[in-house]
Amino acid sequence: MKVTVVGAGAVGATCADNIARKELANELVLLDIKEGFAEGKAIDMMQTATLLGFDTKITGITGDYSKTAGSDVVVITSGLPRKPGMTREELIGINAGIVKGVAENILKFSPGAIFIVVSNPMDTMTYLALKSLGLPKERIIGMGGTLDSSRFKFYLSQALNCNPNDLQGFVIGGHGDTTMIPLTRLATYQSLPVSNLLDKATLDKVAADTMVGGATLTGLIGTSAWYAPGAAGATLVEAILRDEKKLFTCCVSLEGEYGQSDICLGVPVIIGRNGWEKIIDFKLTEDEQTAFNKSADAVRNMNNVLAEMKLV
Ligand SMILES: NC(=O)C1=CN([C@@H]2O[C@H](COP(=O)(O)OP(=O)(O)OC[C@H]3O[C@@H](n4cnc5c(N)ncnc54)[C@H](O)[C@@H]3O)[C@@H](O)[C@H]2O)C=CC1
Ligand SMILES: O=C([O-])CC(=O)C(=O)O
Repeated sequence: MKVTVVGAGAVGATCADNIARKELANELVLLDIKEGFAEGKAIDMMQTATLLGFDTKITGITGDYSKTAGSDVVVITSGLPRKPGMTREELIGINAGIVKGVAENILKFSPGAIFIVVSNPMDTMTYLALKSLGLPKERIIGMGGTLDSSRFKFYLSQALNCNPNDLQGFVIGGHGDTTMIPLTRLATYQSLPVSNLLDKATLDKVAADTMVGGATLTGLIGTSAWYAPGAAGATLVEAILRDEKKLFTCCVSLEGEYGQSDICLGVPVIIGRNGWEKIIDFKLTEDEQTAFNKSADAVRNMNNVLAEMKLV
């Protein structure tokens, strides 16, 4: 199997590191535009191979897409991260051009690839990839809800003082500070609804903390997070290459599901060797559906900017 990660920065390198450690691919290409940067990161990672005992061959490349040829999965992390005080949406002006160019270059050499889009604003970048590439919708996956759901379980575990691995919880909707929807009603602690264990005020705080999880880390670190984002990207690569048929929230093209069309938004999907294989209907309450529709409106406004930029 061959995987390419575009963008050898914080998220891309962490994603590649996780892919190599888990030996998800025998060939892993890390590509960046900055001269020598991906080469350096790849050599550094290869120098951990005998320490960690993995067999993946990692190659760093500056800009030469021919070296990515025949990739089964491509993870796009190229683009600017936000700084404290910014929203993800403010990145659209620079990142949209980068993501479109990268995606089109990748397609030339890997027509069969499954694309995982990470760059922000992710929901709109996923829509851009869908529209620019003209590939079957199942092969375009935006990574956001997988990370947000992991953060949701982290905050729940803090409130419950429990092991996060004993928790189930999903965040759907957009991957934005105000657009994501932690589904507190459906979260469970080993099948027991967490609402049996936490009062409403605590659950509301968990949801609010989850929604600004990325902004909180950006404020603390000075740039946005990478360990959990990189791990989330690698987790999706694993689910695809190992045909796991696992359930994650991912940003995918909706054609009537969850009441929305002509948009890419976070919903629960089964991930396997064909990309996203099925959308699972969580049967939202009226309030949850209202929040989902509001989230869709906000993402659609951002998607409209792509037309203004003449990118779709
Ligand atoms: N969807 C999600 O859940 C998450 C998304 N992100 C987003 O991921 C992106 C990357 O974040 P970081 O890795 O922290 O940033 P970074 O600045 O550390 O790395 C970005 C890399 O992209 C490279 N790059 C820029 N233009 C390129 C091009 N045309 N071709 C190839 N490489 C190019 C840069 O040289 C840089 O090395 C940001 O847009 C960030 O907002 C970050 C975390 C989570
Ligand atoms: O917060 C950001 O800008 C990066 C991101 O998407 C996240 O960590 O969730």
